[in-house]
Amino acid sequence: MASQDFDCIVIGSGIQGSFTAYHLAKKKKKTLLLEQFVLPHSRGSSHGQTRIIRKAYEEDFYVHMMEEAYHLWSQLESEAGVQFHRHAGVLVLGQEKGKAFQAFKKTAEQNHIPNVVLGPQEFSQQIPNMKLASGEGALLDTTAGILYADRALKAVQGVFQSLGGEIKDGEKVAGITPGSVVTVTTASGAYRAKSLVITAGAWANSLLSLVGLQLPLQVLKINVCYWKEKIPGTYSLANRFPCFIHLDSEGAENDIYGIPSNEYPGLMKVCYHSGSQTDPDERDRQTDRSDIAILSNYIARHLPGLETVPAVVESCMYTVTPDNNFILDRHPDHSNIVIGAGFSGHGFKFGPIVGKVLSELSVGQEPSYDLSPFRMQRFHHKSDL
Ligand SMILES: Cc1cc2nc3c(=O)[nH]c(=O)nc-3n(C[C@H](O)[C@H](O)[C@H](O)COP(=O)(O)OP(=O)(O)OC[C@H]3O[C@@H](n4cnc5c(N)ncnc54)[C@H](O)[C@@H]3O)c2cc1C
Ligand SMILES: O=C(O)[C@@H]1CCCC=N1
Repeated sequence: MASQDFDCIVIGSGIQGSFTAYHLAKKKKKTLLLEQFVLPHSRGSSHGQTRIIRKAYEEDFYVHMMEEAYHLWSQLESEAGVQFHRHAGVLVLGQEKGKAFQAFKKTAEQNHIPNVVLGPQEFSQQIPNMKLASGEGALLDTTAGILYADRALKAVQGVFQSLGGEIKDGEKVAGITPGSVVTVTTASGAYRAKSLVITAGAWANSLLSLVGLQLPLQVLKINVCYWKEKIPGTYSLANRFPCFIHLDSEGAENDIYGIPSNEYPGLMKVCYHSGSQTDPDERDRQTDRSDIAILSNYIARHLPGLETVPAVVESCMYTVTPDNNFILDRHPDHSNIVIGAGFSGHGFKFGPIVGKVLSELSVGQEPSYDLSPFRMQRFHHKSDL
């Protein structure tokens, strides 16, 4: 077996690992990005047509990260010479007096996020094909839009390679030996590096078991549903229909979100922000479709211009932490092993920032953001770990 030396090895070429590798290559570090599947693939969490990008969040720390994320996404578009970002706006909908809606509104105001609050009358005038329930309000984050996920992932990997980075796909990592030089083994070889970043998505705990760590992560299969417009164009991006996130008063896991029809003409993406537990290697054995019944019901009440049976159902996975915040940290016993995990169904938009801070941790630089919300230590107090 050949043994090859790198400054850094990144395991997992989803959006987080690919952006980490990109930032490391920008720091002139000799970087290897390892991926178990042949690229491109649709077995993880970063594939598919679209993701929402937005500044509207309940927490200030995410808003601060998104300020820079927009610049870095646009920089990548220039570097790759590819457009993968479209402006659309996102409507945050929910019980006007509810905790979650109020938190979004307060954070938007405090952080001067360009937004418009729509009362019931304004809403029905401006968004005629969507119905709100009584007592519900709407906040339009006018900064928001759509990222074309597959295109964006290909772009960041391409720029990484053009900076001298190496991708080895179809190589599943089977062994990790920690130390001042870390050795990573696959069926094809052994690779050595001064530092290691693990960004393995739904497989995080399988990889972490190789270095004596387990995190409180739940892997969920998500049914990605597209619904046919009764009159083509009613909910289209071309007709300026925005994205939406409909907050549920019971908690974020019951939220429903939508993306205007665009990538598949005449079909609008409307999904449930949760799913059923799965083993990532057995994803397609998970056949629970109870979320689709909830979505059909939702569509009948709120989006009357859509048919109530999905036209297309694709699959994806969330890897969820108990508080829905990410894990961005070092291994407690091996400071040259860095972990990015638990992106909880909302991590794509943060890819450029996650990659930036993981690359900083892996080269021993002070991270650009306060990482206290993302430390794994937070779970010790709640004896979740
Ligand atoms: C349906 C859906 C909708 C979403 N919508 C949004 C949205 O609108 N906005 C948003 O910001 N986010 C959204 N997200 C979340 C976002 O897509 C994820 O947070 C993000 O893609 C996670 O990226 P990742 O790199 O952590 O994981 P992944 O993309 O899964 O990458 C991990 C990689 O590691 C590889 N790997 C694992 N084990 C090994 C091994 N042993 N050896 C080598 N390689 C290995 C895997 O094959 C995989 O390629 C959505 C997610 C889903 C599923
Ligand atoms: O992260 C996002 O913006 C989307 C929308 C809400 C549910 C999950 N992802």
